[in-house]
Amino acid sequence: SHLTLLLQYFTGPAHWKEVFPVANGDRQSPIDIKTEETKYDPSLRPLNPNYDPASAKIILNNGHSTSVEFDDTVNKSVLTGGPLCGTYRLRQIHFHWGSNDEAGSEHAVDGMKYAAELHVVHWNAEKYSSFVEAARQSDGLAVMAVFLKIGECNPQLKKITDRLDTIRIKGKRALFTNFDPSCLLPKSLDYWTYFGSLTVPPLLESVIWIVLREPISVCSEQLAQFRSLLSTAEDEVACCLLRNYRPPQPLKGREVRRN
Ligand SMILES: NS(=O)(=O)c1ccc2oc(NC(=O)c3ccccc3)nc2c1
Ligand SMILES: [Zn+2]
Repeated sequence: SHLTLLLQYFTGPAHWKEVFPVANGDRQSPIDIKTEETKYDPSLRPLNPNYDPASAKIILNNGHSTSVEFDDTVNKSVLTGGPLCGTYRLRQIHFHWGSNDEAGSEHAVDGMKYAAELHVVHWNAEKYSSFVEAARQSDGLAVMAVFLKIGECNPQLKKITDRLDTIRIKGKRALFTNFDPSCLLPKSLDYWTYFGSLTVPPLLESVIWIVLREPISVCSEQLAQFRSLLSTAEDEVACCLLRNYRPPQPLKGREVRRN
């Protein structure tokens, strides 16, 4: 309907500031990482992801991405080390992609965008009692970002892309367990880190970003499966989820450190 199309038009990133003023804040994400300006920090420790495959629960289409949700009621799947103080509990993973293979990642490296980007979302369970509470704190969330580079089809990613036909419509969910997201991480866990925000409304400035420097591979056919997801629900005019990345935001004097 016209209203739906109108709403879809106004839901794009350019209009978010009208509803969420923090969109113009001092620590917004994503950013374009200028590698020459990053600063080596010897105090940064190795990343230590420790995930239990039994924590994986469901795979879902929330209308603006596909996510795998984990049981975050206990410290079964956690991330420690890196720039983090304490234990951050795994909540969900999800992806960002574009309408073609030339763009799709949210972060950029020296102006270059990858075809897609994986986000592994954790919250500070040592200091806060829930994701929602942590999402309002400056050190509440830690999101590990992994770039997806066009190349060989990724057999680990296949576990997810092969299930997308069962959750094509917005709101659909399916059981998805026995999955350890470490299988989607590259060999090297070297990273850049900076203080930023959620890249989707409410754009809360509560994320410690950990961007892995080495990409993993994805093939065009797998990306096409992401694009065939629908951003619309059963009773709406079908609309494909062709792209869901926010463009890079102003750095506003922030430092990007590397290990
Ligand atoms: N692209 S992003 O910055 O990683 C990003 C952006 C927006 C997000 O909203 C949520 N919400 C939950 O997971 C959630 C968990 C529990 C209850 C309600 C929401 N995760 C996000 C990650
Ligand atoms: Zn994301």
